Amino acid sequence: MKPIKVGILGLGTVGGGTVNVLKRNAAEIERRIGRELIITRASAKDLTKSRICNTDGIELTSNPNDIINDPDIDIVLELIGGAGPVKDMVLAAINNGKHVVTANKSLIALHGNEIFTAASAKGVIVAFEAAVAGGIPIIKAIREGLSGNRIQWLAGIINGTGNFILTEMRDKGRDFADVLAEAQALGYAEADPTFDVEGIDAAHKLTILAAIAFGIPLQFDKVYTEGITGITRTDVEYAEQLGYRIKHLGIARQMPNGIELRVHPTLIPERRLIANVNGVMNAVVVKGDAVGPSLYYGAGAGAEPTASAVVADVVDVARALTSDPENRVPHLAFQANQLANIPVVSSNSFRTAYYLRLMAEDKPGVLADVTRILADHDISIEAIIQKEPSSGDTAVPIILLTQITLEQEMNAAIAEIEALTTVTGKINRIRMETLG
Ligand SMILES: NC(=O)C1=CN([C@@H]2O[C@H](COP(=O)(O)OP(=O)(O)OC[C@H]3O[C@@H](n4cnc5c(N)ncnc54)[C@H](O)[C@@H]3O)[C@@H](O)[C@H]2O)C=CC1
Ligand SMILES: N[C@@H](CC=O)C(=O)O
Ligand code: NA
Repeated sequence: MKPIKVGILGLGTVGGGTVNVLKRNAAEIERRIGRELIITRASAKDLTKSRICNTDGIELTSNPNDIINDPDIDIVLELIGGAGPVKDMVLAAINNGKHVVTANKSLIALHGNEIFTAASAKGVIVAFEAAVAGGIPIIKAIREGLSGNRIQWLAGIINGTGNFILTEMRDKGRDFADVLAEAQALGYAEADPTFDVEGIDAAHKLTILAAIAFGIPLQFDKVYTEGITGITRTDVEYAEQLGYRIKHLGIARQMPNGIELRVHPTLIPERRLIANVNGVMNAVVVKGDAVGPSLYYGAGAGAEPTASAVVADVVDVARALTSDPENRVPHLAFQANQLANIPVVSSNSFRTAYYLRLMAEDKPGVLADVTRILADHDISIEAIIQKEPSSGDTAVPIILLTQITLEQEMNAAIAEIEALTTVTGKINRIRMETLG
């Protein structure tokens, strides 16, 4: 049988890692597929750059069209990134009848509905396992392994860079900027690292997870998104003293009035497994009605862990090359004509417990004002801690943990508390989840 021919667009961290894994494990992969699989061509922006992979035997080009239009190539790997020019490259490859494997979550989250429609019309596969939680086979787990369930909710640490930053801040007291620079050097961060630290990358991934979990279209613009830039070492320490860890989570949950899609820092009880997922590791908890909670853990970023997912997709596509397109696993887990128009609820109707940290004058009556405002909004307090003032400071930090409350009420209460003349600055508010 003729070998399967692969062309790669982009030879950076993931592209380089993929070349290394495909070459190193070529014999094992052939045993799995039943045919030889070779990388014939790869395109790179700068052909002179030094790389993490050996490109011997691969024809290099700086023009992606040389790959997209090569009639001999069966599978195109899009490992450039971004949702700009690559969208046209992917659509052109599909139009030329090529199967596509991509690690690009922004492309799938923003343009996946259009890309999958085009792919189905052409009878080709677009595979994207590497786009969510790096090396963890979470797409396959939800789409195939849990297909007997109604998924109730999922929650995950789905950005490796952010988790690396929070872990290093907690464990070593390191500065945010310093750890981010290291994450960039290690190849974990996005080309624009604000995508990592502002939660955009996690929102892209949550968009994809929610679509395959609930059978809804991809709708990135509906995700409530907060990053980790507002988290201070003080919050990390106070959370720790109270028995919690701060993790940046993506949460998708079926509620009676619709689906919640939210990405934000979260206090999680330290006894939960997911609270102990550190560094670049990711983890996703998926709660199905039949299976109950299940946990998926592994490296969320980095050259070879991500390549592991890219290569698994290549193997899947290679095995399906001769299959009937009508009977393949649907791109978004549910048949394309069965996607449901379930509303995504507004953040005002989220219901969570809260950690609040505020700075208030150290005099009688201040705490009473704060607790009265909370009570006026039906917010019950679980715990209050008043810290010692730093030397020379007239304001003291007050930490409050609340019971589960409606976000709309919390927003109103925070605005009233911040307006008190005895309270200085902004309240730092972090949502809490038990994930039980
Ligand atoms: N780095 C990681 O750990 C992970 C990355 N991803 C995704 O994988 C994709 C690639 O990311 P990285 O490898 O980290 O980025 P990278 O920046 O290391 O690699 C991208 C490469 O594409 C090249 N490139 C840019 N325009 C090109 C063009 N027109 N033709 C050919 N090559 C071009 C760049 O020069 C660069 O070498 C992105 O979508 C990213 O979100 C997904 C999971 C993990
Ligand atoms: N920048 C991303 C890379 C993997 O998706 C991350 O840090 O998780
Ligand atoms: Na994955």
